[in-house]
Amino acid sequence: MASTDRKVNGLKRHPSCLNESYEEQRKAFLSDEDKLHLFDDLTKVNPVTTATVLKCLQARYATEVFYTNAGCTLVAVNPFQSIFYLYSPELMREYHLASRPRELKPHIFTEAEQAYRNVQSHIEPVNQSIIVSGESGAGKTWTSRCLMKFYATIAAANSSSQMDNDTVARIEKRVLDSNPVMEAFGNACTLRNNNSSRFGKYIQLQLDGAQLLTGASVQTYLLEKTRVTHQAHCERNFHIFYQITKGASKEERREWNLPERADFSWLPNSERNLEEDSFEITKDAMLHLGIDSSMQSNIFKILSGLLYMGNIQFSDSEDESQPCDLQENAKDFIKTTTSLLGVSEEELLEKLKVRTITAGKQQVFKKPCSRAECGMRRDCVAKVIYARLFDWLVAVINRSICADSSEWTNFIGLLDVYGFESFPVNNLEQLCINYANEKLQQHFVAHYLKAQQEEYAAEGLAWSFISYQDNQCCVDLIEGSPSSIFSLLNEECRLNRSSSASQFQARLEKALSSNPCISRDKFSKTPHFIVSHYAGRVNYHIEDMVEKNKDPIPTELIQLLQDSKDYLLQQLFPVEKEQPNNKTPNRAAVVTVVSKFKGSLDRLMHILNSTTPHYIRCIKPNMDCQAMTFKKEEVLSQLEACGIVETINISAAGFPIRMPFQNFMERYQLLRKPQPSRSEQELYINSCAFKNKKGLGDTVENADTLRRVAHEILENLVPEQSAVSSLHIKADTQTRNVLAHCGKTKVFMTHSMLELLESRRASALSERAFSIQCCWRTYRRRKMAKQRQAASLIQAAVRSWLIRMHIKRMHKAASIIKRAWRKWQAKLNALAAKELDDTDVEAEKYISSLPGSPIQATQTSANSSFDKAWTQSTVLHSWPLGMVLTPGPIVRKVVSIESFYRNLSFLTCLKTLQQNGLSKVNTNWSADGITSIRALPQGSIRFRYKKSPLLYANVHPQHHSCRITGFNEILLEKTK
Ligand SMILES: Nc1ncnc2c1ncn2[C@@H]1O[C@H](COP(=O)(O)OP(=O)(O)OP(=O)(O)O)[C@@H](O)[C@H]1O
Repeated sequence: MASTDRKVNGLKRHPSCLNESYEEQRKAFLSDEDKLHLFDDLTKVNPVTTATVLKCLQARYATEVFYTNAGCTLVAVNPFQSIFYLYSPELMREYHLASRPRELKPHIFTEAEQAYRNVQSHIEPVNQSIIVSGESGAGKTWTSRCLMKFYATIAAANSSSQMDNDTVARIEKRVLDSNPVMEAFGNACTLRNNNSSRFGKYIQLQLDGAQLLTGASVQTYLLEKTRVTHQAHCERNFHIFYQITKGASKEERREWNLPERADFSWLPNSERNLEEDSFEITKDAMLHLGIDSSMQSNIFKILSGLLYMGNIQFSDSEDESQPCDLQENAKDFIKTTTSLLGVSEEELLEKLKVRTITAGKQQVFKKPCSRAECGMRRDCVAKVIYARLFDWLVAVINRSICADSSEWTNFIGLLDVYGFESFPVNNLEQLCINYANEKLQQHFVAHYLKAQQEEYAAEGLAWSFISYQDNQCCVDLIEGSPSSIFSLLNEECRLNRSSSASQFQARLEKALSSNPCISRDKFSKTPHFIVSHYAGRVNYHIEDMVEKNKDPIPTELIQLLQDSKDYLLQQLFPVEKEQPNNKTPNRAAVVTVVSKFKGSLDRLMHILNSTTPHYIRCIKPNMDCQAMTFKKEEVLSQLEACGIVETINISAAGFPIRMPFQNFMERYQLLRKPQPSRSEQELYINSCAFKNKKGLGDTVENADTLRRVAHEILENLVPEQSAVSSLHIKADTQTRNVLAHCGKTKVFMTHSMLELLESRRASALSERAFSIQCCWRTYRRRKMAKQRQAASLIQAAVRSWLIRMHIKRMHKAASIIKRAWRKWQAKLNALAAKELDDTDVEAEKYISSLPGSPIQATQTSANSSFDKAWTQSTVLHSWPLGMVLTPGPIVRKVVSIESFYRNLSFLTCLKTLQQNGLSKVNTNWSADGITSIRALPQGSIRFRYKKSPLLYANVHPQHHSCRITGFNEILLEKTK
């Protein structure tokens, strides 16, 4: 690969750029060693060369600073030691709550927070991807795990209600629990990394409209299933096998037939104890994901069966026409295997040793297999069981953590794929892994380098083009059409012809000779080809490549597993229903390993292309996984492989954020200080209308206005002249301070400018919100005061109306009463008058006949006898109004009001009255006393009561109960 310094040469600069002054600059920069660790963004390094970049990273590593910005990517150097404070929940919250996280120290949390804010701000494309790359052991899995923890922590912090909190905590637990399970089944100890992921994964964290974590989904790529049966020297099988053999309890050992210290040929280096061997953590996590202990037991039983299967060894058959035999000690192993897998012992042996060949529709041949073939068939069974078990686990995890599609709107994807691999012997697996890395590099190049520069040119930016290493040629070599390595491999599988590795090499050379990325070592005798990847040259061995690509699984072996009595195996190998007119499989449609992998990778790239990418480049500082050891050569090769210098150069001068004027105005219009003039406002409105109605309006004029306004907004924000340019931009050091540029149709800006814009927008929005709140409160206060006033008015009106109505009713009632009273009075008067007239004569007679009558007394003038008789037989009742209620003339009873009860000497009174001629008085007398007095009043009468001098004047002579039986009245009216 060309050296990076040469790539810097590739910039379309004058060659004199690399003259003495450049060298002096470099020396001067490097001489100031004390300050090198302060460069937290490599775009500030001057000049940008691999040497200067490397020095900075080394200086920072020495001061325990592991993250450094490199323009649009973040460089993460693996510390190989646990640094708690670097990933503490407090630090996560600090980055989350910071108004401008980019002003904090570079960290993976800055990238995570940026992605989260992008989702919040709905800047297109809203969905985000964080692509973590780097070679094996560089820290990709660790980084992805930390990112997941970060999102889980901030999701918990953001949930407002208790219910939200519980849901988020539940999802968080499950999402985080998916890690130990997937790592136990998909990671293994390799020469480069004790916990190396042997599969690629893309995790989508699903967020709802309020950016709350509602679920997640996992997609996996190309599990290295060959590791189940073949482990390179000093490497190990998947962690789970060691976990069960080391961590099972006595009971479990009995159940799974796993005695302690049992020897398994597929379990090399089991004497090494690793942190990853913790069985309890895996079981706990499985439980949380909904895999109960009986299902777990079922899984581990199958894994134990696979371990025993590895011990089944065959010996050569003496007669080729006869199937080969089992080795003597393998007989017990096959028994245990079949009992653990629930399959028949005879059938398994038969199908491992004898191949079934179907010719045409009817003809079936049986062919005994060689010892090697038997071994391959055994491995094939183990690999297919493990691969299906892994897929089943991923499906269970997804069922447990995935939210319903209606519950989430956006996602943040975390991609953790295996890093670039180059071993002494590389085969199809490495080709696929390196192809995936090429595709990701291509995505990076396309997104940050190629597309950016093309866009700058289209938008009229005076751009000094930077040459970069475009890996399109290598990608074409691997997957291109019509001829590529993959197409030729697939063709071999489709034709199913017997061809040797050398023949395939010849075919490759012939078909792909025009591609500069393929070559071969003329001195090597083993069939191979060398591919010049962006990260370096890799020598691939051709032997077995075609066969691996076919990944043949003999149907009879699948049938055997379908017939298993084991519950889980039945699920992993369901019996497919026969299609009525089932044709023999189309040869052209044979699904090979590479075609399957290419398909899934294409889908992944499609997702990545529709998201906003964020890159984290993990760097491994030394191959021995030692803390605080920085090996320059090893880091240098990684920096070169990921094209860090080009990235820095483009990022330094470039603008990763691009926003059409229209979108820019919609979002940041409110940052404009002077209010737009009417005509401009109209133009803006027109432009909005234009967005909806293409083809209308004067677009050029609109674009000019929008550009002018956008420029004005940006200048208001960053008053320094150099910070915003609407004319030219150069990829040189003088224009480093330019933060934004207005192109023909778009605003180009740096991340820091976007952050500034966003923070100003947030404060402008909060100011406006405050004003709106104030206005609203004033309006509400006024409205309430008015309402209160209106209510009192209404209340007063209603009250006065009610009173008026009441008075009216009272008046009405009073006049009715008055009328009735008068009527009644008149009637009584009439009655009284009539009665008076009728009884006059009769009464007089009667009274005079009464002994002791006053009249008689008057006539006899015997005062003393009168008094006596009167007091004995007469009771007088009187009352102030001068009314005497009496019974009628027939009923002789006196009725009176008690309180006014007085014994009066009525006769005296009456006499007085008569003597004075004041009134005409008629009295009715009875044996009991006066029964009625009839008088025609001729003036006001005043009775004066005096206490009688008589001894018994106050004594009621008779105690008759008073009964009202009728009444008359005396009207005492003043006569004129
Ligand atoms: N930030 C970190 N802090 C402390 N240790 C780390 C950090 N990153 C990585 N490591 C250490 O490095 C080891 C390898 O990291 P990791 O497994 O993440 O590498 P990888 O890039 O995923 O490798 P592979 O591609 O093989 O899966 C980890 O087991 C861990 O011990």
